[in-house]
Amino acid sequence: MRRMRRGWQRLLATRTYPTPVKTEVKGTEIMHDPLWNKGMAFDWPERDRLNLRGLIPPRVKSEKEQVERVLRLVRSEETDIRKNLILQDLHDRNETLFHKIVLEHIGEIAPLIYTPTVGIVCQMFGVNYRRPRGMYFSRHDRGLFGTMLHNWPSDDVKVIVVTDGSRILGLGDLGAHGMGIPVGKLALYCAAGGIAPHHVLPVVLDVGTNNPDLLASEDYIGTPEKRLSGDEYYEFVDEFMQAVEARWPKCVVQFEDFETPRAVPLLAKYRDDYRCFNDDIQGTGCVTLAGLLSAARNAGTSITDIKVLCAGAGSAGLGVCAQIVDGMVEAGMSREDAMARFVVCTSQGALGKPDGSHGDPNATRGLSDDRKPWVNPLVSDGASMLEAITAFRPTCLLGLAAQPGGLFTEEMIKAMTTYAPAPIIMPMSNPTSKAECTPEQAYAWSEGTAVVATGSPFAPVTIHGKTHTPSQCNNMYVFPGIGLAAAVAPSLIPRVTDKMLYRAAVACADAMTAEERAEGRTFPDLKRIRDVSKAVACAVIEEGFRTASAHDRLQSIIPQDPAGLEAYVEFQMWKPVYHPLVDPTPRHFD
Ligand SMILES: NC(=O)C1=CN([C@@H]2O[C@H](COP(=O)(O)OP(=O)(O)OC[C@H]3O[C@@H](n4cnc5c(N)ncnc54)[C@H](OP(=O)(O)O)[C@@H]3O)[C@@H](O)[C@H]2O)C=CC1
Ligand SMILES: CC(=O)C(=O)O
Ligand SMILES: [Mg+2]
Repeated sequence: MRRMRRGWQRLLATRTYPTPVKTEVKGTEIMHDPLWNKGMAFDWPERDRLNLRGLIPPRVKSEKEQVERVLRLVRSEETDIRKNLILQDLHDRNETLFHKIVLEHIGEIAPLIYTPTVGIVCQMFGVNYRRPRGMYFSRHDRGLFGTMLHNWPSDDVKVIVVTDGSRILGLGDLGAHGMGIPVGKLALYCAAGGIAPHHVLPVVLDVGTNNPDLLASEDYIGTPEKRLSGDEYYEFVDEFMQAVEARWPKCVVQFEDFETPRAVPLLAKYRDDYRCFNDDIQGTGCVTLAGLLSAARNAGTSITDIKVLCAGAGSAGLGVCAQIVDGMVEAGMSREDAMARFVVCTSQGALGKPDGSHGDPNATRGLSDDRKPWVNPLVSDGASMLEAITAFRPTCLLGLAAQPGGLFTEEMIKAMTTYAPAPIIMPMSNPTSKAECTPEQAYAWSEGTAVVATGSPFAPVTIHGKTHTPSQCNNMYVFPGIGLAAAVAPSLIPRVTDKMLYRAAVACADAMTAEERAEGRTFPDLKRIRDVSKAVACAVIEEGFRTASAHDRLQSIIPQDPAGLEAYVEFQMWKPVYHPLVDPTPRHFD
């Protein structure tokens, strides 16, 4: 007996399996909980001790076999929406396997769970509705938001992505069907940002919809009433923000796909009082600045050499321009000189000097306050994009206009090639149908000289025997890292500041490898998105340290040296792997 016990102790001392994660749930309850479920990968000790024997088919599958099976199934479907439904079902059954597949096959899977497929997912949300995910708040719940948040099972939500469904990608008002967007963004948070699934919450503020098709549809899942407006709308959002802060004081709230007239005032209202950011304004600004920093670095020039024509003066367009200006100011330029390097176009043409060539010279457009600073006297007000290109000679075209049919024409891009050796062409509107041009067009019209980055993913293009790989300029490269920073270092990041966004952009650009630069890319390979998220998070936390009070700095357990900080963030990142749920050694050894 004595010898046996010593043997057992020796075994324990040398055991190579990780410490089991303790679970209170067993039997059908654990099988049906997507946070714990392993499907057929529960091993025999787990099947025995968690009362699963007989409830699962006898074959035990490895994680690898499970991944391969799901991929076979996804690949056997013809349409992207069907592929998405298979992945959604998996997400609802087994979070670990779902995120493992997203992470390991991100190039293939991201377009199916995020842009562009998420656009059609939202458009068909009512028809395909199966199972709830996330929370909905409607006008009929007013006064109850705080109580409702206690219906959510996790006591530790660290990231919320919230939409009111009013501007879903470039597809307009999709009301409560916009839920597909927070769900897709948060899937990337988990897989690419390393936030554990039980720390995230997708939310729709169902303030109604003004989309007549949805109001008339039997399949619409939201309140079939017109959108709230005025004070009623803002009081609704106030109640939500206050309720979140009371329930999860350390949570970061990401505003997503609010239409511009709401997005801008909401950000202005909350950014100094809550841990929040607007992804379309700030995340997109940050990622585009990263792209331009990379493009300038690849060309051996400076960001201050770039001249931008931006198609679109919505929340994305102006958010991006403002962030690039910040980048130019950081590089030593005056704000005034930096702003003079931009021409912004709307559906009524360029914001320029009213010289009469496009109407009455005395009739200035009734510009909103956020547009007035962007009027550029070097172009005439209302000038077409081609006219603006001829007059202003931009070296970079940004597309954030959400129009169908391709706004960037052959004439425009050819005109740029007459003076720009490597014009930067960024058709960033989503989904693919709204892209301002395709990479194929940009490369063909520029004789292969363009540097191209798109909002939605596109395949490589071969022109004159040379293959060009367009980068994806999408806020997915930065929002997971910004949220990760707030989640792991909330006391250092009480607010998301402009300087943090600038630091995040630089970190994203710095994350490029020499090989990626040599290929002419402006963004890292998507396969490395977790490294990029980690680098972005570290940069944001470093900035948090810089601005934190001496007390908060001293109180923080987070290492301040770069290597220590990186190791800390890496350690905090959730990994989509199955943990053993029971000790696999025999229980009765005496
Ligand atoms: N790649 C990425 O990471 C991201 C991409 N986006 C994409 O950006 C797009 C725009 O979003 P958002 O700013 O919120 O949308 P808005 O609808 O608020 O803004 C669109 C802007 O485009 C302008 N516009 C319309 N037609 C033209 C035209 N023919 N020429 C020039 N400008 C035109 C509009 O002008 P007017 O004011 O006169 O109506 C408006 O200023 C969406 O497709 C979205 O998917 C957004 C966030 C991130
Ligand atoms: C990518 C994104 O956030 C958008 O298109 O709205
Ligand atoms: Mg968005």
